[in-house]
Amino acid sequence: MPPAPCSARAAAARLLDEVTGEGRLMSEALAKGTLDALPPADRARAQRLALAALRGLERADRLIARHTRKVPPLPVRNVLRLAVTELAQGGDAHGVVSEAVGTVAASARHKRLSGMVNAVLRKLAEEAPLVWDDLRVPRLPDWLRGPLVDAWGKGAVAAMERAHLAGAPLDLTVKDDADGWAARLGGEVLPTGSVRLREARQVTALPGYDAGAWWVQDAGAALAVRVLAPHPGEAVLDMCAAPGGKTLQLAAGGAAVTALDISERRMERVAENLARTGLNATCVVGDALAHEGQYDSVLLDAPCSATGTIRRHPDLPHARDGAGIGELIGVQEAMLDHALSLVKPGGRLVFCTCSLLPDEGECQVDAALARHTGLTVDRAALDLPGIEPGWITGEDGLRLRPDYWPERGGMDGFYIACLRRAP
Ligand SMILES: C[S@@+](CC[C@H](N)C(=O)[O-])C[C@H]1O[C@@H](n2cnc3c(N)ncnc32)[C@H](O)[C@@H]1O
Repeated sequence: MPPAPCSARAAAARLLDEVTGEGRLMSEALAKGTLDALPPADRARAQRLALAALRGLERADRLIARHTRKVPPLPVRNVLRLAVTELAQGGDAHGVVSEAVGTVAASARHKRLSGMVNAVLRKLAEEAPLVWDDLRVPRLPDWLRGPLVDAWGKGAVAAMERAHLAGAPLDLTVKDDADGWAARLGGEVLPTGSVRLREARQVTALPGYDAGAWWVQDAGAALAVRVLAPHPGEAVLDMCAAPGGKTLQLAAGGAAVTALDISERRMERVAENLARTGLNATCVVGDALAHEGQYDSVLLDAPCSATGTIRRHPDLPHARDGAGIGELIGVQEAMLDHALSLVKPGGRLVFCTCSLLPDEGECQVDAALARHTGLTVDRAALDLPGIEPGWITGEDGLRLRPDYWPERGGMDGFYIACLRRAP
């Protein structure tokens, strides 16, 4: 598609092209400047439209296939996918259809298909809102569905797919007074202590944001630091720290935190978050594998497939194909071994990943226990409010999944284990 006209809808189509055609995550497309020409409100709308289309992609494709003889070229298909999703979700039919037709007509390469787009969308303007909710819940692509079915079974994966379609509420970690902030913000306190807001809100406009009273952090992600349970004054290394949600929790718990990350750009976010919340940490840009020192405890939130975050990042299954996960598993193993060398005797290492794949969680801990004599898993670290017995795994780690807490709005998929070095 050509760059003009640069409306939110045309920009959303470009985002979809990058995700589905070029294998780029939405965060990567945004960092590259795909939406930079738009005013902030249109930028936010383009992202909302693209995320909704990615969540329901399989449904949109089913409806489009009912009215087309051949699969349209990807840029045209993406315009159709966005338009069908909007129509299904109550968008103004005239505006949606005419802008989709205009976007295709403006493309020298595809303008001959604008009549087809018009005809298809006119039919779907009536049909899509009536049938959308009855269409099958979109399935994960095979590269991810296969391993997840092997690990958790078909029923659990279907429940995860329902959670992915539903999206995620907004979870906050508060410095203190969770009940007070939940009441002020119209949210609820979850059994694990996070504050959950069910309705989507503009985060920066909420009370307490400017004062740094809380930060956005999924309830599942917030459990890693609760498991580490830092003591005031204890020296903690946050080994892969950016953008810093867990650094803030550690600092708020009174730990003397060293926040380390290899990405200078992402470490700027840690510094901004510390400044907003008035919390302190020593920030270091560097490679975790080359870092030296001795700490009372280390938090290793290792780079991973991020397959636990699909509720919030529905682009991930469409942008990725599973290539690279083997390499990530090797990096996690090397980081885990190096992290152990930075823990004082008797100290603890909390290993976690936002992955649904046991190879990036349970198996890593099993393998570390086999490699390191005297290393144990601290099961007692999981005796925390809100943790359900069924979440605890055979090796005494904590497995969190998006289909848990369905009545509350789910949680990110995560794996967390507290390892203890021999004294
Ligand atoms: C899962 S994210 C961390 C999220 C963070 N702990 C939080 O709660 O906000 C993984 C991080 O690992 C960092 N990373 C990847 N390879 C690294 C390395 N060799 N050394 C240090 N950090 C690395 C990435 O830049 C990324 O910020």
